[in-house]
Parts: sequence; C-alpha cells; structure tokens
Amino acid sequence: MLVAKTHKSGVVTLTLCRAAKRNALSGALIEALGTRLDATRDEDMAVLVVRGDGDRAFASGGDLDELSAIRTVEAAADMSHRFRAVLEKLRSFPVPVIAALNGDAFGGGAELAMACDLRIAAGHARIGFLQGKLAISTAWGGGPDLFAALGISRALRLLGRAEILSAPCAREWGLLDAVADDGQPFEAFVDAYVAGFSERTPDVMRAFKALAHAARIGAPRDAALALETKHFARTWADDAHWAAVEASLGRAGKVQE
Ligand SMILES: C[C@@H](C(=O)O)C(=O)SCCNC(=O)CCNC(=O)[C@H](O)C(C)(C)COP(=O)(O)OP(=O)(O)OC[C@H]1O[C@@H](n2cnc3c(N)ncnc32)[C@H](O)[C@@H]1OP(=O)(O)O
Repeated sequence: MLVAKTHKSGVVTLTLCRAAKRNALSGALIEALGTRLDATRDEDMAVLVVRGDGDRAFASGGDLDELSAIRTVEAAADMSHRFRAVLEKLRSFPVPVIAALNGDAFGGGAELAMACDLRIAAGHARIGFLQGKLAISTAWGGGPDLFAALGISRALRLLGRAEILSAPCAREWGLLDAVADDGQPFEAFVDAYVAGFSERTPDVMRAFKALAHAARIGAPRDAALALETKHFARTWADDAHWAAVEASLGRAGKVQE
C-alpha cells in the first residue's frame, strides 16, 4: 500500500508509505494519493493530515529514477499537469489539510507541503526547493504557493539559491506553523497540534477551508463574501451552534424556564 489511511476523532491521516526511497513521489504514489483524496473528501472529519512514513523524509521530491525517462517538452508538460492535478486535490480539499513533516521535504516534496494549508514539523526536518540545482523550475503549483507564502524576495532567494531551511528557520520565516520541541515524540506533537482543530465541528472547518481556498486562488471579493455568508448562515442555523451557545452560557442540560 503506497498511501495508508487512519482515522482518529475527527482527523483523517494519509501517510506516504515509501520510506525506503524516502517517500520519493513516483507516478504510482501520486496516483494513489489522488485516489485516497477522492475517496476521503466526503468523510466526516474536521481536518486532514498528510505525512510521510519513517523519520527521514516527508517526501524527497519527484522520483528521480522514474522521471529521468521523461525527455521532451511535451512529456514534461504532461507530467506537470498530471502531478499538479493531484496536488490541487489537496488545495481544494473540503477541510483544512495539515502537512506534518516527519522529515525532509525537498523539491516536489516541498511543493506537496506547500499545497497543504498548514505545515508543522519535527525539529530535524528541513525544507528545500532544490529544483534549481537540477536545472529545472517548480512544476506542481509550488512556485506560486511559495511566492504567496513568503513574498517575492524570500521566495526567489529560496528558489534561486536552492537553500535548505532548518525547521526552526522555516518556522521563523512563517513557512512552518509549529515545530516539535526537542525530545517531544513526533506523534504526540502532531496529535496535540491537530487537537486544536479537531475540537471544531466538521461543518465549521469546511467553512474556514472554503475561505482559505478562496484566498489561495485570489477569488474576487464578491465571491469570497458570498461564500462567507453561505457558510455562516448554514452554521448559524445548525443545532451545533445553539448547543455551543448554551454551553458557553453555562446552561447546558438545564431546562428552559
Ligand atoms: C523532480 C523535481 C520536481 O519538482 O518534480 C524534484 O523533486 S527536484 C528535488 C529532488 N530531490 C532531491 O534532490 C533530494 C534527493 N534525496 C536526498 O537528498 C536524500 O535522499 C535525503 C532525502 C536527504 C535522505 O537522505 P538519506 O541519507 O536518509 O537517504 P539516501 O539518500 O540514502 O536515500 C535512500 C534511498 O532513497 C532513494 N531516494 C532518495 N531520494 C530520492 C528521489 N528523489 N528519487 C528517487 N530515489 C530517491 C535513494 O536513491 C536511496 O535508494 P537506494 O537505497 O536504492 O540507493
């Protein structure tokens, strides 16, 4: 199995299972990820976590052995479209997607991390857009994502110098949202971070993700506002809202007089 799926209280986790090759993104692995995402999107969950197996790599990039068979402009463009289409499934996934970097995210692996809404990492993890070193540019939407996340100068610096950032440095730059403390087991760190989201109702997390996606794609303001009203009205009228109001007023379970 190339992509394993586990469930835990409002959280679905997809794990890239190719640790022996440092979770290098082969065509089969990317296809398996796309299939898993399609089969998962309608499930009842607050958040999706994507991680790599093992502790060396989240994903070491495109599978350099396999991709070396691609030699023409047309075949390269086709590969770019096919792989990007799978990463788009993460960008438009109906609930927030958290990349949990158990290890390094390099090249296409960094693009995969950027396709997620949030990134958290083990202390030893590194992130690097190494494409320039291989005399290629980004291919799967990671370039635009990086410029949106870091601004022009920092993104160009990372790409142009093929710099590798340590997790603490990436955290400082805002590329990572959280980094595990020294000695903190990675699973416990991920669980603790994710718990802050999984306490929310799946509907509310879908609403927040819709707004996040609108922001990512630069949706016109009118469209973003229409989305906001649609989701707000639906969540407002939902029983979960009134139960939460009662609980916050300390009236949970009391009979109304
Ligand atoms: C194509 C492009 C794109 O954007 O599309 C990119 O991704 S450009 C970026 C491409 N990525 C990279 O340049 C990073 C390449 N990988 C690494 O730097 C390293 O493997 C680390 C990720 C730091 C892990 O180092 P570590 O010492 O733990 O493992 P290692 O280097 O011995 O690798 C273990 C096994 O995984 C394989 N392996 C590692 N990365 C691979 C990759 N990207 N494609 C295909 N195989 C890969 C190695 O050949 C080796 O296979 P055997 O055990 O059979 O010998």
